[in-house]
Order: sequence, then structure tokens, then C-alpha cells
Amino acid sequence: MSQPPEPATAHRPVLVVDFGAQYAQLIARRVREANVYSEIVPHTASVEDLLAKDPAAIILSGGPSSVYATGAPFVGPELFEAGVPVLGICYGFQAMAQALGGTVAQTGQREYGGTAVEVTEAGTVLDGSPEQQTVWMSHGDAVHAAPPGFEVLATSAGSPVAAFEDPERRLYGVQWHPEVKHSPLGQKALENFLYRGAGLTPDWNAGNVVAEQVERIRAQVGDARVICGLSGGVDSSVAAALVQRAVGDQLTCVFVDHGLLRAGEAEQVEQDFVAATGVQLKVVDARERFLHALHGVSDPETKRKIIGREFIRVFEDAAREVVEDAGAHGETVRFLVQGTLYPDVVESGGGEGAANIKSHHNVGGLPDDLQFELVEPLRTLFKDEVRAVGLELGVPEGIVWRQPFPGPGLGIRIVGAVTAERLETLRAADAIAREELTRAGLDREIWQCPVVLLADVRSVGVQGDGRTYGHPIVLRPVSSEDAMTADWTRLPYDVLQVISTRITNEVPEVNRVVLDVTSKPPGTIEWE
Ligand SMILES: Nc1ncnc2c1ncn2[C@@H]1O[C@H](COP(=O)(O)OP(=O)(O)OP(=O)(O)O)[C@@H](O)[C@H]1O
Ligand SMILES: O=c1[nH]c(=O)c2[nH+]cn([C@@H]3O[C@H](COP(=O)(O)O)[C@@H](O)[C@H]3O)c2[nH]1
Ligand SMILES: NC(=O)CC[C@H](N)C(=O)O
Ligand SMILES: [Mg+2]
Repeated sequence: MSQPPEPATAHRPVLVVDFGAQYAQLIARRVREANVYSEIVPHTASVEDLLAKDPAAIILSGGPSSVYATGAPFVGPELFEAGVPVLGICYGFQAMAQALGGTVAQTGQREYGGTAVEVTEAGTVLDGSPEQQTVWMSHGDAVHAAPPGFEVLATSAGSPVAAFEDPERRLYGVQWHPEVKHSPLGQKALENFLYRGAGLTPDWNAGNVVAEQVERIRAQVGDARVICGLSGGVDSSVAAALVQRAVGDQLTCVFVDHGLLRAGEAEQVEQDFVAATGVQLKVVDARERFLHALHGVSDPETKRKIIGREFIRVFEDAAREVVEDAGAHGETVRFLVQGTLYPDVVESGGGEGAANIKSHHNVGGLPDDLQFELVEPLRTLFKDEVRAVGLELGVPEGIVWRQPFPGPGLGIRIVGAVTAERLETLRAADAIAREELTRAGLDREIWQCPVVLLADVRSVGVQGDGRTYGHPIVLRPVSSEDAMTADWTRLPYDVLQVISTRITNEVPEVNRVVLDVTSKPPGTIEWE
């Protein structure tokens, strides 16, 4: 199976080397918020691998290890000799200190949370910082002596050296976490590093993502025919709009009705996207096929793999039809466009040596014998960035602000095996929840609200003076910035009450509605 060439942008990346940090993702986001392109790489990448990406700068993240422990991730001193500006954060700061001849030891005074630091010398990174400031710390080790050539910029009670720099070699480090909002001057420190330390220009934005991707798609596709899996969701709509801008009517979009959709979804794609863009659309009714393939399967990963595989088989059939329709016998469609985003890649464990949390159907769920070459212009972007690109392209706001809905659809919202009856039940409950949330004006406030049917669970109820033994429905409203982390949304009680009453009244198989009050982590957004 072939992947698009990396990196997906003409901008030289700022590489965030992930030492197992809680916040590697956040660091990359903050760099992008500073209008500088950034990517995450695992700490297992060699210095050679890192330099092969031609980085504009490197940021070493925090991590759970102690630099002096055996087997701790290690940074070779040669990284600091390559002339690339480097910022070390927490573990990365300690690793830099150790590699260059400073000393790192356990302090016995751990610092967690808001911590006072004294800035003795602002230097480059702390320029604009007051002498006393509060930063967010999370460490038990500390740099006791800075390496030769470095100037100490700050100290705290538990960190004799809390920040240092060697502007000659363009090497910088802070013990705290500038990437978290609890470090009020954190973004400023990151920007000082990027703009002044590394001399970068803040010129990465939605506008040039469009220009770069259009050029890149043209180079990849040439004058070949392309199909795009279009769900009507934000990601595939923006991906399709980009490809349409790049290669016009070489593109045919394929909407798969796999029977795992919510009420009214198929119609919406036609109404909104096709009407707005005039794109060529093929709608495939694959309901029987998916239901058959999922028969009796309740394991979430197996479901995801089956759905991923069936999607591709449907795309293959559709591709043949596109060729037939065009009267181009003998030709094949080589390219498949997908609206894959960065979090899909990271969560599928396909990205940065991260654990496989779940196989997103469009990444980890793809079959091994995939014949298409993938075109994934959004593969390195977060959702809010995709929305900005969508607005830039003139994709209708109703689509740009649509809440995410996973490709495997209701299939991963039925805990238990998928059947036509269970889908009917869930579809009815979901339609009620969505209607009431919209009525209450809460659509923009919540990121998404999965409605989940616990098909393998039953509980006793009393309805109309009779005993019922029905299934629970779970409401999972979440707030999020990019789906990598999320909190449960505090919905007004009266809205919850209306939803609960309506679902239990109107959906016969359901006699209980429960609210999921789990953040991510530890829960994921979807139940499977
Ligand atoms: N029903 C479908 N028909 C065709 N392609 C689909 C369908 N559902 C998902 N896909 C493909 O899988 C990709 C990933 O799905 P995903 O749900 O992450 O994105 P989306 O639906 O485009 O946007 P959103 O995250 O807003 O729902 C889509 O971008 C699209 O290419
Ligand atoms: O297209 C998709 N294919 C998938 O297989 C898939 N799994 C989860 N999601 C969506 O991704 C975001 C994060 O979800 P989780 O917290 O459940 O991992 C949430 O927005 C989920 O709805 C998927 N989208
Ligand atoms: N957050 C971190 O990077 C911690 C680094 C190291 N594990 C310490 O405790 O000091
Ligand atoms: Mg979707």
C-alpha cells in the first residue's frame, strides 16, 4: 500500500521530539498557533532521521523518565552540533543539559503545578517576562549545573537551573511547560524561541495550506482520475474541495450508505455539498453488504477492521463504475482521496510510535491489499485547522461547523453485535437527542454527542404499570479542541430531561437513559 510522500507541506517543519510526554500534541499545536508548521516525531528517531526532515527547529518534549536512569531515552550530543535551533522542555531540557556536560539529579523537592520562578536574566526565550512569574511545573529531577557555555536565566525553589540558553549555538531550555495554558507567559516563550531564537517567520496559515496542497495534489495525481470518499462531514468535504480545486472534474466523490448512518444523512450530502460545489457524486447503497459482513461481530477492533475493509471494497467497485460511466474501458482509478486528519493517524498508532488506541477505519482499518494510492491532504492537520482551510476554500459554513461523525458510524455505537433492529433503535434515539440539542442552541457548544446503545445490557423498568426489560441509551456529550483530549459537557438538566423523557417514551426498546461523565483520558469519545 502506498502512502503520500511526507512531509505534506512545503514549509520546513519544527519537529517536536516526543519523549512520552503528556503534552507533545499540545506543543505542536502551540507552535502552529504561532503560525509555524510543526510535526511530532518519536524519540526513537535517530539524529539522522530528524535531520533528514530538514527541520527549521527542534523542540524536545517532556517525558516520564529520568535522564540518569538506565534505558532512559537519550539525546546524542551530535543533535546539538547540527546548527539547528533546539528548545528543551522539562525532560528535553534535562536531556540537553546532560548531553552537553551539565548535571541533572533528583532534587528531593518535586514541583507539580503552579510554581514561582525568579527570572535572573531574560535572554532570548524569556524576553518580556517579569522577574517573578508563575509557571506550570511537573518534575522531580532538576538541572543542578548548566553545561559550559550556557547562561542560567531562571531559578525556582526546586530547580537551581530552571531555564538556560546558549544563543551562539541557538540552544535553549526551560524546566517548566510553556505549552500549557497554566503557564501564562508560555506562548510568549515559545514564540520567542521560534521567531527570535530560531529566526522563523510566522507564515503558515490556512491560505498557504490551500496553495501548497493544491500544488502537491496536482503533482501527485497528474491527469489521472480520482475518487474521494465523501461522508458529508467536515474532513472529507474539505479534502474534496481541495482536490476539486486542484484537478477539477477528474474527481468523482463516492458516498457510501453503509446502513450505519444517522437519520437523514444521505440526503444531506446531496443537498449541502453537491449543491454548493457541483462536484460529481456517486451514491452507493451498501447497506446489505455491511450488515452481512458485521453479522455476529461484537469485538470493537474486529468491527473497525471489517468496516475499513468493506469501505475499500465498495470504493473499488465504485472506481470501476466511474471508469465505465466515462466510457474509458481498460483504465483504472489509481487515487483515493480520504479526509484523514492527524489525530486519526496518531490514535491508530500509525504516527509517532504511539499506542494503538483504536483503529480508525480510514487508517488502521485499511486492508493490506489496498490497490489505491492515497491522497490525504489533511493528514497532518487538526480539526480546527481543517475548518479554517474549509472557510478559506468557501466550503459552506453549515458543513464547516458540522459536528464530527465517525466513518464506522452507528456500528461502533452499538455495544454488542450490529443488527438491523438495533440500528433502528439507535437511529431513533440519536435523532431525538440531536433534535433537542439543536433546539436548545447547543450545537456549537458541544464538540459532538455520541448516542450509544448498550445492546448487550438490559435493565428492569416500569412503563404503563408493566414491567419492561429494555436497553440503556448513553448520552456522551463532549467538549474538545481537537478530539485528542475532551471533557464531558455540562448540559443543562432541563435539556437532558427532555431528551430522556422523549427517548424512553418514543423508542420502545429503551427504558433507561444515562449520561457519560468521563473525560478523555481516561475514556475515549466513542465507546468502541
Ligand atoms: N459514508 C461514507 N462514505 C464515503 N466515505 C466516507 C464515509 N464515511 C467516512 N468516509 C471517509 O472516511 C474519512 C474519515 O471519516 P471521518 O468521519 O473522520 O471524516 P469526515 O466524515 O469527513 O468528517 P467528520 O470528522 O467531520 O465526520 C472521510 O474523510 C471519508 O473520506
Ligand atoms: O472517521 C472516523 N473513523 C473512525 O474509525 C473513528 N473512530 C473515532 N472517530 C472520531 O474521532 C474522534 C476521537 O474519537 P475517540 O476519542 O473515540 O478516539 C471522535 O470525533 C470520533 O467520533 C472516528 N472517525
Ligand atoms: N515532565 C517531565 O518531563 C518530567 C521529567 C522527569 N521525569 C522529572 O521528573 O523531572
Ligand atoms: Mg465523519
